Amino acid sequence: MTAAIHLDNLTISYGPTAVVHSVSFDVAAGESFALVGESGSGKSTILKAISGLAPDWTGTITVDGIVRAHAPDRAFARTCQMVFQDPYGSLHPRKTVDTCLAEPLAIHGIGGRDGRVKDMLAAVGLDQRFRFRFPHQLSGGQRQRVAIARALMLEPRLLLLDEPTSALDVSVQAEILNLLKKLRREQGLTYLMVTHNLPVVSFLCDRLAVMRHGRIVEVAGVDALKTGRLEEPYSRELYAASGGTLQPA
Ligand SMILES: Nc1ncnc2c1ncn2[C@@H]1O[C@H](COP(=O)(O)OP(=O)(O)OP(=O)(O)O)[C@@H](O)[C@H]1O
Repeated sequence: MTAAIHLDNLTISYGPTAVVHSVSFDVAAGESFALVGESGSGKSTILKAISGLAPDWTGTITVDGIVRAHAPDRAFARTCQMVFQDPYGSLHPRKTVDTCLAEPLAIHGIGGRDGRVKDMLAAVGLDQRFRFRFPHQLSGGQRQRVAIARALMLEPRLLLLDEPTSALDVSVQAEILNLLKKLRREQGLTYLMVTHNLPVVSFLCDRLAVMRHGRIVEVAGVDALKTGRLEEPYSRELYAASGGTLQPA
C-alpha cells in the first residue's frame, strides 16, 4: 500500500543552518502519527517543509503518492492541509466565518458554496448562528473549530496538525481532541501531528516518532507509550518527565 506520507533522508535548513537532519519515516493511509520531543527539535519544521512553508530542504517528500517539488503546488492543497496551534493567528480578523470557509472553494473554483459551508459548520459542531461572526466574537475552542473546518473545506485526505490544542484551556482541549478523533473516523483522514503532550498522543495517535536535535531517536507504537516501554534513553526521559511510570524496555 502507498504511504500517505513518505519522508526519505529529509534535511531542512533555515538559511545556512540545518535544523532537521536526514529524517525518514512513513505514515500509512488512515494512520495518526505524532512527532514529539523537546522544544526546538524540528517537529514543526517537518510539517512546514511538507506543506511548502519551509522550502529549503533536500531528500524526498511524497504525499499521497505524489513526489513534492519545491515550487508552490496548488493541487497539493486539495490533498493535504495544515492546522496551526493558534487559531486566532490563523484566521483573518476582518473576515467572517462564512467568508473564511468559502475562500478555499473560490480559490479552487469549486461550487456549492452555501451547502458546503453549512455542512462543514455542522461537522465541526458549530451552530449555524456562528456563520456570520468574526473571529474575535468566538471563543478559543470555537475559533479552532473554524480553523479545522477551513482545513477540511477542500476535502483533503491528510491533515498536518501543529499543536492543535496547546493554545486552548484544558477543558476545551478535550473537546477539540474528541472532534479530531470523530472527523478522522468519519472522513478516513490521515493525521501527522506535532505535540508536546504525551496523553494527547495516547488518545489520538497510532504511532509516534521521538525527535531530538533535529533527528528521530525512536519510532514506536502507541502501546509502547501507554505501557511505559519506550526503548531509547531520551524517549524514556521524556516519558518520565511527563509523569509516566517506566517499565523495562
Ligand atoms: N523561520 C525560522 N528561521 C530560522 N530558524 C527557525 C525558523 N523557525 C524555526 N527555526 C529554528 O529551527 C529549529 C527547529 O524549530 P521548530 O519550530 O521546528 O521546533 P519544534 O520542535 O517544533 O519546537 P516547539 O516544540 O518549541 O514548537 C529551532 O532551533 C528554531 O529556532
